[in-house]
Amino acid sequence: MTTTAAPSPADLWPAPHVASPVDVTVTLPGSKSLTNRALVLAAVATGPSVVRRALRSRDTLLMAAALTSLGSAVDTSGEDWTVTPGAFDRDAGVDCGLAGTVMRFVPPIAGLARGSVAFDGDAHMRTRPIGEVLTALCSLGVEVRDDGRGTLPFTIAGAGAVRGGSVTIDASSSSQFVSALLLAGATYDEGVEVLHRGAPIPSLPHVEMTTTVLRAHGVEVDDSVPDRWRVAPGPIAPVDHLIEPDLSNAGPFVALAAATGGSVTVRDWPAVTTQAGDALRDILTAMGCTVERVADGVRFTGPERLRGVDLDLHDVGELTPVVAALCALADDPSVLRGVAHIRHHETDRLRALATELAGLGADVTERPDGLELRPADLHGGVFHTYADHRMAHAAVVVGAATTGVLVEDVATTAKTFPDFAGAWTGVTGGSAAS
Ligand SMILES: O=C(O)C1=C[C@@H](OP(=O)(O)O)[C@@H](O)[C@H](O)C1
Ligand SMILES: C=C(OP(=O)(O)O)C(=O)O
Repeated sequence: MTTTAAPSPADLWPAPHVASPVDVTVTLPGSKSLTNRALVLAAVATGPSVVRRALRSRDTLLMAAALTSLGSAVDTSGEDWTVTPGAFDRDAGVDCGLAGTVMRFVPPIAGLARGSVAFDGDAHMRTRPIGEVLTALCSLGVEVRDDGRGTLPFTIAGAGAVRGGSVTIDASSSSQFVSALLLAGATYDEGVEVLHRGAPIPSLPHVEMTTTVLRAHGVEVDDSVPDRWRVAPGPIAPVDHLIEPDLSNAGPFVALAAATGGSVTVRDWPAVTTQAGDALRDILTAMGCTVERVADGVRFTGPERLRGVDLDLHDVGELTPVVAALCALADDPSVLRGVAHIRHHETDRLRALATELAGLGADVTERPDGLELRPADLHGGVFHTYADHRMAHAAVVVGAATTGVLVEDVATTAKTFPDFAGAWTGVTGGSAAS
């Protein structure tokens, strides 16, 4: 986690305080995770693909730029993006920003390039782990030039083809290590077999998302044995993708219903999905909300009394910031566990949440793998976001229930949500904190 210099007043956004229950319907932008998987596979497919309702945000534009730099043509001018595969026949540079999906998913396909592909990113990105993927790529026949620390910057010296084969990795710090190798696997001469050895893999729904998107492209995947995946070599068919709304980014909106005792309907919530955010239906139900499918989506209605919860969020760690914010508002104690890995996300989220929620008066204890929260009277103050979009989401949820919350650098939400502050002002009725 980077230290916090005093933010300038211009960087402090007054989170709207919501005095009465909301009753709104929201349309959310597309899923980051689905958009970036669709883009990667489209770039190595046998013909042009369309990614409809693609998310236009920092992470997805960085992915589009990375694939363009390798040699594909990605047209991001409209709501529906088209990807035309091209020869990866040049040297390239990839800016990963703070996008885990770019830093982990692009190197395995960069091995196919006839040229050197240099990777770097934001200052904090140089601390997020990638070593397991780089070591795996070496053993699959890819030349990697790095300083051995297992972080950015590094260079993939592509040889035009990758042998592939079987590799054992420890993916206990990020599911993206597995997804990265599987996404590229069909393009390798021998395909790929990935075995995981180590503590349980977090965020497993995201690996299921990867296998689902691969199968949609006609790729043969064997995931019949836990902790072992096989991707057969073969052509990747072009696909016309329709991207689902981002259900993890539904978090702050459905939390608004819980925090105000109001109703929020999320339009087009898919009936079947691999998105981790789908777990919000169960989590908010456990906190006392009523969650029901309605004609245009799923409606969340907040309770009179918000219940505390004891939850293992190992599979859905990215929901922790918003859930922690709600727990800080709940009427009983809560324990959130199983999420040590989110210390490797956009910031050390457990440290950051404990620090910033405590700064607003929350009674919170940081545990090695989670947080404990007990009821307390919250008050206003500055909530630092550490360049983490989901810290800003936590901040606005507390700010809806508490006057005077100032969100530092709310623009950091652009990582996965265009104009989040505008959307939040819209659903909260636009009353600024006093
Ligand atoms: O593959 C993906 O799209 C993601 C996987 C998860 O990463 P971790 O396994 O590192 O938690 C998740 O938290 C992240 O937001 C997106
Ligand atoms: C962990 C996250 O992102 P990334 O894809 O950068 O890992 C996230 O969005 O919560």
